[in-house]
Amino acid sequence: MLVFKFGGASVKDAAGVANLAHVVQKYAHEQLLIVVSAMGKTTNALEKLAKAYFNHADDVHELYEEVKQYHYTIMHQLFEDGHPVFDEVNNTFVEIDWMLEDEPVDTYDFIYDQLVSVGELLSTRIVNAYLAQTGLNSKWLDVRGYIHTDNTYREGTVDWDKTSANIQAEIPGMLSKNIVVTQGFLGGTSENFTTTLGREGSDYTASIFAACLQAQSVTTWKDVPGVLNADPKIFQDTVKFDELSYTEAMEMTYYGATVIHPKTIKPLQNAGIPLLVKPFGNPDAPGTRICETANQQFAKAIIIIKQNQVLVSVSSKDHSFISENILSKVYQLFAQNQVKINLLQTSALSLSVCFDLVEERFEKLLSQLNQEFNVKYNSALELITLRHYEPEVLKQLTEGKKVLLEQTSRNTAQVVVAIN
Ligand SMILES: Nc1ncnc2c1ncn2[C@@H]1O[C@H](COP(=O)(O)OP(=O)(O)O)[C@@H](O)[C@H]1O
Ligand SMILES: N[C@@H](CC(=O)OP(=O)(O)O)C(=O)O
Repeated sequence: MLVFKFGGASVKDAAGVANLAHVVQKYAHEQLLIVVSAMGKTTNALEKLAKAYFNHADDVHELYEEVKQYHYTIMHQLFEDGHPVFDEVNNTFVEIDWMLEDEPVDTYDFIYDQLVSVGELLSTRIVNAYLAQTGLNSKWLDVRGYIHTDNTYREGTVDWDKTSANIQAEIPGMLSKNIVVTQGFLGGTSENFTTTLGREGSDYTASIFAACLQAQSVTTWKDVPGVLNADPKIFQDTVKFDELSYTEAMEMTYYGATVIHPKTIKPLQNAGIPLLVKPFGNPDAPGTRICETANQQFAKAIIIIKQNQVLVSVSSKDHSFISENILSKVYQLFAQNQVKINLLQTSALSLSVCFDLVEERFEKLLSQLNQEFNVKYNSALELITLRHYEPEVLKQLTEGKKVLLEQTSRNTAQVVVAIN
């Protein structure tokens, strides 16, 4: 059996959904499980809605209407009036209607997951109905009953034992009769609340299903020809990798290459399942094959740019050296606030930590750090990572920029720069 993942870019409009069906038709003779993300930028729109609702903002209704209209416009282009999918989608919206009528009493992360998850519930209803309309035998599956997580809202940790038991008990039977269409990015707790697996987590969902079902491969359909040496939205003259090892792909995603979610590769490597990254606009093209023994060449350096970075410098209030105790305390505060460290450097008297800015978490972290340490910080920074690089490339990339921190090893260089 095969696992396919279609991301937001592939289903951003009615033509995208029709193209998805065209790709799936080519593989209709296979057992197929299809993981779908929210359409286009719906997750961003729902994030805004969650924030507005939580903060009692005036534009809650307006933001919600935009999400509704976007989906109804696509549906009117794909289905005749009166198609049953309209009822399914209306019912999905009713759940939000109820929630928005009440005062926000729960934590922001909990509210976020209950609202933002609707993007994938909607997209899969639409994709499933469209596949059926084109004559494919497809079945909608609520992933929350299969991918089981703890209740760390916005970053659910998967309970692999329960998840694999759930998936193995029921999914093979379904796949022998139907194409299964399900939501990426979502999970469910034992109390039946919805969790999300972290932004861009649908690739990870595909990998969870593949690992539990011992799939032949996972294909993630993207708006790029495959994995390139750099993001083509930022750099020209990029080159595509035909093959890439699991290890190199994991390194790339760890450092922030957004083409694949960082958690995706490990379960596939453990199960020996290849990951294919292919262009949804040209389904017969080979794309990139990520596997154990890859014939990989680094004709050009791999470049990864992470924007919206913060660099915090921590020193002790009594001017003592940076000790193991201080390190451990700082790590603890980062972990408690779910802030992932991208780069860390120590000197005798201070500790510099670079991480992604997530406003709600940063403010809390900063106030806790301030209670115990002297803290300075710079924001709106960029973290540039190079792999398999020549010093000349690093020089070109940092030219005219203020370098705040630099760390190099034989294979990897990382610099934090201020954007002018
Ligand atoms: N090294 C890279 N190779 C290819 N694409 C990259 C790379 N780094 C970043 N990207 C970006 O990843 C995007 C595709 O991934 P993503 O947005 O997650 O797709 P989707 O959400 O549709 O699954 C591309 O449009 C590209 O801008
Ligand atoms: N919709 C979620 C999950 C996801 O993976 O999306 P995409 O596949 O479009 O990156 C997000 O935007 O975070």
